[in-house]
Amino acid sequence: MRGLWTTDRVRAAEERVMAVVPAGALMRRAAFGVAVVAAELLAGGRRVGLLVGAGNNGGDALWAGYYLRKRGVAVSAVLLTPDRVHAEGLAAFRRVGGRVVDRLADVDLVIDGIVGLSARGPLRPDAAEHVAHLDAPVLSVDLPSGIDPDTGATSGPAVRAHTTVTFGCLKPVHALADCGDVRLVDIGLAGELHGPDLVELDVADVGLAWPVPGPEDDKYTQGVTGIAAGSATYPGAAVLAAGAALLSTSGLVRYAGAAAEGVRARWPEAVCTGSVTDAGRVQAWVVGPGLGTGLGAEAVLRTVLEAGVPVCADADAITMLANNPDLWDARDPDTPLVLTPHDREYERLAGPVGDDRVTAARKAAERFNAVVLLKGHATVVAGPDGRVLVNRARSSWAATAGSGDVLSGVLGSLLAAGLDPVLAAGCAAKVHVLAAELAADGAPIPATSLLGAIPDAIRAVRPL
Ligand SMILES: NC(=O)C1=CN([C@@H]2O[C@H](COP(=O)(O)OP(=O)(O)OC[C@H]3O[C@@H](n4cnc5c(N)ncnc54)[C@H](OP(=O)(O)O)[C@@H]3O)[C@@H](O)[C@H]2O)[C@@H](O)CC1
Ligand SMILES: Nc1ncnc2c1ncn2[C@@H]1O[C@H](COP(=O)(O)OP(=O)(O)O)[C@@H](O)[C@H]1O
Ligand SMILES: [K+]
Repeated sequence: MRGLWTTDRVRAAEERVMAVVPAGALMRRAAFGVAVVAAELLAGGRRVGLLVGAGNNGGDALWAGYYLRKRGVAVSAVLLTPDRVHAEGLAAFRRVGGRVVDRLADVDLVIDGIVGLSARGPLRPDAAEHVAHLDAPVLSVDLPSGIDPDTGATSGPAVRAHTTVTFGCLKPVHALADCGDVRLVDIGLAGELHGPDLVELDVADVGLAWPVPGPEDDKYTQGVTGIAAGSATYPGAAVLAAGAALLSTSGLVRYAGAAAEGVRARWPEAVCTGSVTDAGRVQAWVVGPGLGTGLGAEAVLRTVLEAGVPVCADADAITMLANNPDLWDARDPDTPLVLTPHDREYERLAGPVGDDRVTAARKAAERFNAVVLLKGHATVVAGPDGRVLVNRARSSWAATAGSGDVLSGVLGSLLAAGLDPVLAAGCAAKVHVLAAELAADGAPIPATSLLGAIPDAIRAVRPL
């Protein structure tokens, strides 16, 4: 589990530490860390270029240049705002023979000290011009310049980092955007940082949480998953969601709906009926994928919400909740509800997602008193209690039709097994991403292949 802290929290912690350490000490610790990683990345190379912005991020780069010069590396620096440059850093850099140049040329590594925690918006045109002409790998100081530190959003030119060296703690950008290989340098903030704003689950967290049968278990004790999905028009959604539930946990899966025949044909082990009212007892429902939004579908959603068990509401269920707010009344507010919108479904529920996906997920979680899993390349899970988990995919192969139906089935089975709903959503997102990666292995895949890779993904996260 990795914690991530927003820039406000980082600055507050830095201020408290700076009050008790000598001036400049934090920056020199940070810069020394950058220089160590730069020396490692240089391998046989001998020439480093610095892109230096107006603030302390540029100061870090200049001090890193100073330490590299002392190791005999040739270092040149472009000062993007010569009238506003970290004066001590520049003096130290010059003292050891660092050169100030108009443009970087023939360097083996670039250190990006354009902007850090104070970044707003994309790279400014002059900085973008320098970045566009780089052909050496880039080591970013704190974060790749041009990406928003708190949202990970990029709305124009930005640095593409090979590696990012950050200080004290990880910030949201490191989980939400591509920062290359992220290295964390300890600058002594730990004692001043309390609970993180966001959390990224790691493979071990997911493996430990994943439900597996014990000696006392039978098919019922592990939680029965109910799938209320699919229709005559979209039977495939039911097959995918039911299959995902079957492959995610042992135990029993019930399917209820118009696609019973197709589900039974593909998954003989599923217990299938035509209607949710005669489905039998379940410990969680998945409702919505391929269900439609007509009156019959509304009745299904209402029955499921009234059942008093955790519900994962996806796809058409979200559209119905957005279109017909009366449906919310069917729900017992003390029973967990997980909503799994993509951006357009989110918009129907709560307006445009915007650049700040974490805030968007948080706001909807609070407003609907539900866990919200906002899908995308970076998936954000927000709980009504303020917890937020983030999970960025390392590939985009999951962006394929039916892939969300698979996610809902995985998530429903974890709810049925009794996992805390925020953890269930985080674990489902992680295994889904992993399954997509394993199945694709470098080539496009249909959602059926993603589904088929769920067992391998679970094996990959489970403890040995
Ligand atoms: N505090 C500490 O103890 C420690 C801090 N540390 C380091 O300090 C960094 C934070 O430094 P910081 O706050 O001085 O600002 P920083 O990020 O360098 O920005 C400078 C200026 O850039 C500009 N600018 C804004 N957006 C831009 C864009 N898109 N493209 C281009 N330019 C843009 C904007 O200037 P403006 O022109 O708007 O006035 C802004 O004021 C932090 O990331 C870490 O590296 C470490 O040393 C550890 C100890
Ligand atoms: N660019 C992307 N990179 C990685 N994963 C993505 C990307 N776009 C979408 N996904 C994932 O693919 C799934 C798509 O779900 P959804 O849009 O509901 O598809 P469908 O309705 O066709 O089943 C989600 O799990 C989402 O997180
Ligand atoms: K930077």
